[in-house]
Amino acid sequence: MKLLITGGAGFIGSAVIRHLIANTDDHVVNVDKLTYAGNLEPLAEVSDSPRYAFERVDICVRDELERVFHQHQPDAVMHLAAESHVDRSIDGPSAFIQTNIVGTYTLLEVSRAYWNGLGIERRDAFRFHHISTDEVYGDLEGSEGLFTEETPYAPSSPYSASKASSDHLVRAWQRTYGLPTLITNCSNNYGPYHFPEKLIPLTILNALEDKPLRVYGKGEQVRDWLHVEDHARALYTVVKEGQVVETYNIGGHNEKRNIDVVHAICKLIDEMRHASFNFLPVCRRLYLGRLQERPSRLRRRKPVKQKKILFNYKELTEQVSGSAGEHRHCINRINQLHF
Ligand SMILES: Cc1cn([C@H]2C[C@H](O)[C@@H](COP(=O)(O)OP(=O)(O)O[C@H]3O[C@H](CO)[C@@H](O)[C@H](O)[C@H]3O)O2)c(=O)[nH]c1=O
Repeated sequence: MKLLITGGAGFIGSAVIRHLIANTDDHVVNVDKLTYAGNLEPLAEVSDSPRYAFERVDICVRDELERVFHQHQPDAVMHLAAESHVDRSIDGPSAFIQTNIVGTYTLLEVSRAYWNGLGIERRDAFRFHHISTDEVYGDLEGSEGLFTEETPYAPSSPYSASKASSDHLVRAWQRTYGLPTLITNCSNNYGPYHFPEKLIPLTILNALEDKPLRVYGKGEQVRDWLHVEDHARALYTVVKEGQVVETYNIGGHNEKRNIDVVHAICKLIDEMRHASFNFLPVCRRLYLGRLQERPSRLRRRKPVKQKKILFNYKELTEQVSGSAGEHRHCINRINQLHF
């Protein structure tokens, strides 16, 4: 099988490609524009593989996309290219509208034309897998309740509104043109090569560089944390075995308040430093309540894979995610990258 993966130089896309090359016989075409968040370093281990190809292409540029489809003849598309950072979308929504909405539209149109031109067998087997976010569901009140695949959309930031729009476009291309699509909505990813604008890597770097730690409000917002390698495996299962038209939520069943995540990181770094140096405890630099909440703040998000038992998720989760040990793993990897 040949998979065309958009956003393959991003945090989640690169984990998917590493997983595919290491654990399957599939071929991969990585289509990535290389924005500020794109990084080919996580792909160094696969770049020499005869099953891997890279195309530096913007998904908004139709001609270039058509050329890539024509040249590589993919059997499926996994669409991960997106502007993803909520704070950036508040400061400047334009790139989010362009990449997440116009880019998805362009990719859908090129995919549709390509799919229409395939022979019957390849046409039936073709998949367009759109990778999206639980941010489209908005907020959960209180500590009970879960998002399900049936939860109504209620996006609150320019970022989540742009992702919700892209989900709607994908569903419309399925309903209107019959394009065989699947959608997944995931919770907060963490793990190796996470870009240091998100809470976990930013906190790790600030702590290691003795900078103040930035926590919005009192840090009581809750997120569900999903290890990126669990997510990569789940995505592969969906593109291979998922039912066309379906939506699958992918979560880590690993809810934590931001402040608890930050404290866990501080504790680990203090322990690591204690072994070799005599630094002041990192926690002393945690100035709570100095930063305001985001205007589009979400108090609690927790997706659940409700009705579709597709893969043995618990087993994967136990293997690689969810524990403080993983934060240590994350720190080690970031250490390797930056120090
Ligand atoms: C960057 C930053 C974040 N925060 C808070 C805001 C949030 O409550 C929480 C996590 O923020 P972020 O790491 O930016 O992630 P969040 O806004 O939840 O969104 C992430 O998770 C989403 C999936 O749920 C993805 O769709 C987004 O692309 C991804 O960025 O930490 C801070 O307190 N301080 C910070 O400096």
